[in-house]
Amino acid sequence: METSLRVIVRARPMNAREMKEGAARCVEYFDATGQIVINGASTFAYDKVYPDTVDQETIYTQSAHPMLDHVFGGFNATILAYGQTGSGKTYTMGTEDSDGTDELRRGIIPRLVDNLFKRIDDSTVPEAYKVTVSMYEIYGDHIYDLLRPDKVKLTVHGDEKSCKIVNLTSVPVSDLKGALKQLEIGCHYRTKASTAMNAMSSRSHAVFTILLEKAAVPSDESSFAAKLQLVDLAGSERLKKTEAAGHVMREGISINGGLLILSQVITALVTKQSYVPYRTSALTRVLQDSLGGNSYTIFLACISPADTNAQETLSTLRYADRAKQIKNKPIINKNPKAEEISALRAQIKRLEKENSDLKKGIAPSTAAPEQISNTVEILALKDELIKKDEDIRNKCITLSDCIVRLNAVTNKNVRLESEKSKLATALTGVKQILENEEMLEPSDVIHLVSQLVGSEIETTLIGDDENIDETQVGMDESIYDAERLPELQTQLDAIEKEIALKDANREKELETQKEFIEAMQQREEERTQLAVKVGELEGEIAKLKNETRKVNVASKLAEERRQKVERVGKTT
Ligand SMILES: Nc1ncnc2c1ncn2[C@@H]1O[C@H](COP(=O)(O)OP(=O)(O)OP(=O)(O)O)[C@@H](O)[C@H]1O
Repeated sequence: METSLRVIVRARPMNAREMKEGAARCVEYFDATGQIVINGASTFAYDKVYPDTVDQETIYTQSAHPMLDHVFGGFNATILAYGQTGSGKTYTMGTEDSDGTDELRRGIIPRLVDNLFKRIDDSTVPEAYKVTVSMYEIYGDHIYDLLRPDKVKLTVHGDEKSCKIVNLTSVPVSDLKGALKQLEIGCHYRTKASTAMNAMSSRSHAVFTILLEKAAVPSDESSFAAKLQLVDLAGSERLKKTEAAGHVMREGISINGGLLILSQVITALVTKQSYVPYRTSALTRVLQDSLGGNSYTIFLACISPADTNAQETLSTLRYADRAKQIKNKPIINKNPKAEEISALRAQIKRLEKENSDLKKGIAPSTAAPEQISNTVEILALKDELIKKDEDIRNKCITLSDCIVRLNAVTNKNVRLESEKSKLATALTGVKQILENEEMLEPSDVIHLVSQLVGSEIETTLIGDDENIDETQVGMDESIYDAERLPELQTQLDAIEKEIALKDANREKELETQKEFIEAMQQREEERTQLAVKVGELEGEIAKLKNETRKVNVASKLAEERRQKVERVGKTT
């Protein structure tokens, strides 16, 4: 499983001194499980264990090469070699004072650089990449620029979260040869001394940094600036064994002191202490990102297999065992300026598309999800409105029918009332006749009464019925009954109420629609303003780019001038 911090152990073959001492092998390797047993007693497990028979190529391919995937993915990466003096750190890393062309001896750095450039050349956008290298050493807790002949002392700026080495020389390189030239210069200036344990012992911690920058190009909008740090630590040493004296002895003390602080940082990280003493030494400050920070890291522990060094090897294995528990949190290092430009470009593209869509009178196809949902909402509201209109129309028809029926009933009622009073008058007349003409025959009475009322009432009733078109209003005879008037009135009231309610709802809907249209108009205005702003920003970015270009030209000229002076100095 891929983890952000891997610990690997490499044993070098026994050297002449150890063989001369008659040393025996004190370590056993279990390649399949990544285990190593020392003195037949203590067992440690790591991500990978390389016995002393494994060559440079294998170590590079299996462990270092995958780091390029991280770097090309925009992540920081670190390979950190740790171990006792003479255990093979410099040999493995390739920070030897050589041009890195010996195929068999070639260490991790020359191989990484070689493959980095191959990968750039094989990419679809080689022109988008820029590589710069720098190299410095930490000696006696001071940082020295190794790419300058005067080995100027540098300072570190930064806080708890990140740090930067001020004025560190960074050299742009375009190929393996150019990069190895810088590595050779740096290794040449690195502080070394001869001790009883190593004829060419490194007396400082060396850091070779490759910065890979990718710019956004039309065919590939991604951009990043990833740092690959290759650290060859000075070896821990027992002063008695190195037989160091005077100046070299003081160096040894300082190296051990620096490594002790590194050990304290590791302990603080794995025991999850709230305070990690990164700032206590220059070494831990520059390694802040690599240990517990934003980087994929390989902790490479180098050991001697000889029992004469068993104590130092056990100490290294313990150190590596603790480092195993550090958790890093790598994140992609996006180039903020390039990111901003590509985001603005995308925004302009979207706005242009939206504008052209709007000109065509269609909802923009690139509309934001919110706008899409609003458009769908409008269509649904329109549908509902049409249905409600239809509903209201039908109700109006029913209402007008009811009004017609009501009018007819009212008219009939009026007539009935008038007939009723006529009948009452007629009956009064009949009563008077009967009182006055007691002797009349019944047939005469009937005749008299029919003369007074009969035919008139009949005619009136027939006339009322003829005024109503029954087929048109669709009702039977009983509807004309005056007794149904209150019922019809109630019906009418209900219908009127319903219409009033529908009207109110419709008003509300229209109001909502109005608000929505206003919001859309406002948004459109905002969009126009944004487009203007984007235009302004584009202008500013162009200005900035222009300025950056000028600065680059100036610094290039300064660099050329410096190199010229240097060359003149050398020739004189
Ligand atoms: N795997 C190996 N195969 C062959 N030779 C090796 C191997 N590892 C180391 N050596 C040799 O052992 C010697 C010491 O190695 P190196 O200088 O790399 O040790 P170191 O850990 O960097 O020591 P120091 O901390 O003192 O600088 C060198 O001569 C180197 O060539």
